[in-house]
Amino acid sequence: MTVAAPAMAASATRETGSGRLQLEALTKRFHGRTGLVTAVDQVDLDVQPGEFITLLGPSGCGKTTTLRMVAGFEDASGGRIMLDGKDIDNLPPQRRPMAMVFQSYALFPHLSVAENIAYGLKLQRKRKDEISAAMRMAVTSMNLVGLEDRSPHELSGGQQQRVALARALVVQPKVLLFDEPLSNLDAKLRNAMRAEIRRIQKMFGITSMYVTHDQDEAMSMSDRIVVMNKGKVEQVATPGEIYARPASVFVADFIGRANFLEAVPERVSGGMATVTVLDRQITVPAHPKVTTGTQGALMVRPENARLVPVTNGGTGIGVVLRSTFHGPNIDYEVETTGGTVTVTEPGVDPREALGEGVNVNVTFDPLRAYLLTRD
Ligand SMILES: Nc1ncnc2c1ncn2[C@@H]1O[C@H](COP(=O)(O)OP(=O)(O)OP(=O)(O)O)[C@@H](O)[C@H]1O
Repeated sequence: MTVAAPAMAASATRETGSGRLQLEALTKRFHGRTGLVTAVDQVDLDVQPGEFITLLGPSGCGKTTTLRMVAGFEDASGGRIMLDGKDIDNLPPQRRPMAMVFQSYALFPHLSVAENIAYGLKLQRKRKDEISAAMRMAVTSMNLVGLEDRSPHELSGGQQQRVALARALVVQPKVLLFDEPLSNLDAKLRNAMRAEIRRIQKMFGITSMYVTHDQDEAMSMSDRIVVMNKGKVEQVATPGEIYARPASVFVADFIGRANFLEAVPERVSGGMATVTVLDRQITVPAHPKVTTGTQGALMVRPENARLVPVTNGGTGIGVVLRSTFHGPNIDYEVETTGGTVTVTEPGVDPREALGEGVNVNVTFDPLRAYLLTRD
């Protein structure tokens, strides 16, 4: 990093602790062809200053509409949006201390890189020397030195997105909003940009709300993830918590891969439940909603399960249906008494993979499984 960038960072974060964004019962209804559609349904959220929060969920779950209401591009049908304790619902987008980075970059094609970056400051009628100093800092911190006079069409997709980010940062917003900013980039560049966005966001300490449908992106970038489904929040938690302790079968299924084994808890106590699955009685961590005798779904991540071949003509609880080689690991599909189970084994030489029809037992550490109620 250059000497210039920290100076900008310091001024951007001079109001220490500012940038708390709160949504209260935020709701949006659209008049669709088939009647009223509730796109966002009573969403509550408390984003802390400097936090990086990601809205994640399947297409149509209401992520973009939520972000657009925060930005002011869309009026809410109900609820409140507060920044540092003050209602901002009635402020037009340009009066909200926020900046948005779009998937399409949204750069002005007829302006140079430098002019694009300085645009927001000109609108704010800043002094020329101030504009030029802030622009230089943004150019340096986003590694755009030497590209200032180019037109957007003379830049790569990654460079265009860095200009868009510099343009957002230069106005020193309290909140940065990202609408699927990396979807147009190839996989390698996307990875590099994830790290870059996170580095810049942390350096400037700006509260950030990021929309994506890419779970890997959400897991690798976020302090917390908001999983949405049909306009509602299903869970708000850290990536690790969401993965290991999902709040519902929907979340478990949406984030990563999961087996769900039918399980009826025989005893529930102190957050643990005793169940019989795959012919074995085990005690597993359980979601608070789980109660004795109700239908449950035991989540077992494929990478937490192992196969043990049955020798000496025994039968075991399953039979290998097929194996798929993925380089670092092999996926086995196993037909068991409890349905088809996927098991991921790392570092297996494909020549030594278990073949179709091999009798196996499936084992897993009960403490890495999680019992959920059937949705
Ligand atoms: N202007 C609009 N008029 C009518 N319905 C809309 C409008 N904008 C969004 N919707 C509907 O609201 C719901 C949520 O849309 P939204 O774009 O917020 O979802 P999303 O989670 O961002 O999905 P995607 O990942 O596909 O962009 C969808 O059912 C969508 O069809």
